[in-house]
Amino acid sequence: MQSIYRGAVSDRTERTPTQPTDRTADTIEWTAADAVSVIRVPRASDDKYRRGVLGIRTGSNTFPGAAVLGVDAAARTGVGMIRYLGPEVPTTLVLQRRPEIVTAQGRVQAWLLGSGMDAEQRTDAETSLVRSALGEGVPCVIDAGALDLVPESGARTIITPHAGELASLWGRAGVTVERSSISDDPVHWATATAERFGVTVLLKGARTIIAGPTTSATIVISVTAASSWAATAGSGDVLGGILGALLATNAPFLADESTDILSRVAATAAYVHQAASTRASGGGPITALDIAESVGVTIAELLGQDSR
Ligand SMILES: NC(=O)C1=CN([C@@H]2O[C@H](COP(=O)(O)OP(=O)(O)OC[C@H]3O[C@@H](n4cnc5c(N)ncnc54)[C@H](OP(=O)(O)O)[C@@H]3O)[C@@H](O)[C@H]2O)[C@@H](O)CC1
Ligand SMILES: Nc1ncnc2c1ncn2[C@@H]1O[C@H](COP(=O)(O)OP(=O)(O)O)[C@@H](O)[C@H]1O
Repeated sequence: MQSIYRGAVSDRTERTPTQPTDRTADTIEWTAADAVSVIRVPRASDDKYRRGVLGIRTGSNTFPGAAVLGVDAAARTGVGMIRYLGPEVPTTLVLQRRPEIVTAQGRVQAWLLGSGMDAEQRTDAETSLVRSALGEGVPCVIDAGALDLVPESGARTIITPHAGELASLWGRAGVTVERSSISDDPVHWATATAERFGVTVLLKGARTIIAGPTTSATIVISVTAASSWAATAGSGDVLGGILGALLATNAPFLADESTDILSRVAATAAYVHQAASTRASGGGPITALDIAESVGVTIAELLGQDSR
C-alpha cells in the first residue's frame, strides 16, 4: 500500500502567522491509491451494523434539498445504514428519494451535522439535538449551519467550511479575517484553525486543504479539482454525505482518537468528491445530484485500480 507521504512536498511554508501557529506544513497531494487505502470494502462477516451506521441531522424547512443531497451521497458512498433525523419537510423529501433511510433514533457510529441548517434560524430544540449528537463521543462531521457549535465539539471532529464559513468561525472567536485572506492562503488558515479549535479541518475550494490539530502530525493534505464544474449549489452538501459515510465505515479504526486517521478519511472524501465530479461532468456542466449519483461507480473504478 502506498504511503501517504508519497507524492511529496509541494509547498513548504515557514511564516510568521497572523494567528497562533508556528507549525511548518508539508503539503501532499492525495492520490487514488491513498483514497483506496481508506475505503472499507464489506466482507462476508459484515452485516449492516458492522459496516457502520451514519446518523444525519441536516436540512431545514428552508434548505430541505441539502438533506436530500447529503443522504443520497452517503448512501452511494456505501454505509450499513443511515439514520436521518431532521425536520418534517426534509424528512418527507429524503424518504421520497431514498426509502432505504431509517428515520427512527438509535445507535450510530458517526454523525453528519449542519448542512442546510441556518444557525440563526435554528430552534432551541434543534440546537439541543445537535448538541446531544456532539456529546455522544462518536466522530462527527460539522458543516454549514452547525459550525457555530464547533467550540463544543470533541476531538474526533471534522469540520467542512468554505472560506466564508471559516471567516465567520474566526469572527465568532473574536478574530476578524476576510474571506479573501483565507482563499489566498488556505494552507495557513486550515492549519491555524485545526490548532485553535482542536479539530480536523477540511477547507473547501478548487484546492481543498485538510489539516489535523496535532503538533506531531505535520502533514497537510491537498486535493486539487481537475475542473471547476463542481462549484455549484449543493456540491458541498454532497461532500458532507460522502465524508459522513467514510467516517461511519472507518469507525473501528478511529477508536484511538488518531487525528491523523481523521485527516486521511477527510482527504479521501474530498478525493472521491472531485473524482465523482470529474466523471459526472465529462467536461460539461453538472448538478450536485449528478455528483452524488456518480459516487458509486467512481468508487468501483478506484477500487479496480488498486494493485493490492
Ligand atoms: N439545495 C439546498 O438545500 C442547498 C442548501 N445550501 C445550504 O445553504 C446554507 C447557506 O450556505 P451558503 O454557503 O450558500 O451561504 P453562506 O455561507 O451564508 O454564504 C453566503 C455568502 O454568499 C454571498 N452571496 C450570496 N449571494 C450572492 C451572489 N448572488 N453573488 C455574490 N455573492 C453572494 C453572500 O454575500 P452577501 O450577499 O452577504 O454580500 C455571503 O457572503 C447552508 O446551510 C448550506 O448547506 C447550499 O448548500 C446550497 C444548496
Ligand atoms: N472553483 C472550484 N473548483 C472546483 N471545485 C470547487 C470550486 N469551488 C468550490 N468547489 C467545491 O464545491 C463544493 C462547494 O461546497 P460549498 O461551498 O459548501 O457549496 P454548497 O453550500 O452550495 O454545497 C466543495 O466541495 C468545493 O471544494
